[in-house]
Amino acid sequence: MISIGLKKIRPILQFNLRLYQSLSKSTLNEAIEKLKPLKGGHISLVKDEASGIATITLEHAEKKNALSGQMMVEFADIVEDLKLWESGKGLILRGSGDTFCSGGDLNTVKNINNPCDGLLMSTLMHSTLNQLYCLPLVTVTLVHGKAIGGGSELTTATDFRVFSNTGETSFVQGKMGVVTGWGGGTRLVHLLGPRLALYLMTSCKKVSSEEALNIGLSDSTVPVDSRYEDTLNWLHQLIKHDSEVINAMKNIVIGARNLTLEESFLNERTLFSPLWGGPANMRALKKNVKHK
Ligand SMILES: CC[C@@H](C(=O)O)C(=O)SCCNC(=O)CCNC(=O)[C@H](O)C(C)(C)COP(=O)(O)OP(=O)(O)OC[C@H]1O[C@@H](n2cnc3c(N)ncnc32)[C@H](O)[C@@H]1OP(=O)(O)O
Repeated sequence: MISIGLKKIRPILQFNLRLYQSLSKSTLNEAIEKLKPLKGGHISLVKDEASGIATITLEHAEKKNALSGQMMVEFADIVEDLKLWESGKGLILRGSGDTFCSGGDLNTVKNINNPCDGLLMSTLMHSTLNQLYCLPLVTVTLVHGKAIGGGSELTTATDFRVFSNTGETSFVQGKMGVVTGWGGGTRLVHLLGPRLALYLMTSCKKVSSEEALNIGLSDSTVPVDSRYEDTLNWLHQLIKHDSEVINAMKNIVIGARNLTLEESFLNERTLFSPLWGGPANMRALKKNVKHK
């Protein structure tokens, strides 16, 4: 039953809980202990309060933004931070230098190269990227240069992808004798359908910015030189509404992705109700907006 304090209701938590019930806190802590000492690079988060847009930047350019163990732990902390950002509307995920991300740092990989440690790393990255996937923000990856292996998986954890004209993605896991370890296979199927997802995983094909646009993997192509500004402008078009409205829209999408039909409709009603007669709604009614 829906209770009175509708603004307080966070329907998302209900299914987040179900989604992560298998990821026990102790397993995540064990993964963090294992991965934290595996140093190299870092990940930065900048939150622009004025626009409501946050930017996550992978900062390991000398290793083509390969994700070290330490960076995986930082990523988890950053997503926790963003979950609490009440005035946030949008997020850009990008890499520094000339590559988006060359996947797992092979130096880290060498240190955890057994099935048990692989499961720990995979559990932490699944948790982080699934929570990123479920943030109530409009999220976009800027794919500039190559996205390889785990890097290609990262690109599937946002709602949209903008490629620079030199952007390229390839699911090379097969060539490495593994499969997607960061949940990217499942998200790719949701994104492109089973046939195309299987084709990209088995062929390990390099997908250029042009091909990515053609197959619906990319939402826009931007010139290299103005890639960040153009991605910001692209995102700005989608986040003109109040943060409450944006967050509710995204939560409807997340609900429809994860819940049964009935649960999703309940989620949608619950999100709608506090907005009806709310500040943004009253402002719009006062303005007598015409949708010409
Ligand atoms: C667990 C996740 C798992 C998955 O799910 O698949 C993975 O992601 S496994 C990792 C898969 N990635 C790779 O195997 C990348 C291998 N590297 C390359 O193919 C190339 O380096 C490149 C990324 C195409 C870049 O080529 P290029 O532009 O010619 O630069 P260099 O080769 O000279 O690279 C510069 C520098 O960076 C180091 N590097 C690149 N990628 C990684 C990486 N993933 N881990 C660690 N280090 C990486 C490379 O070795 C060079 O180092 P130095 O020789 O010390 O300069």
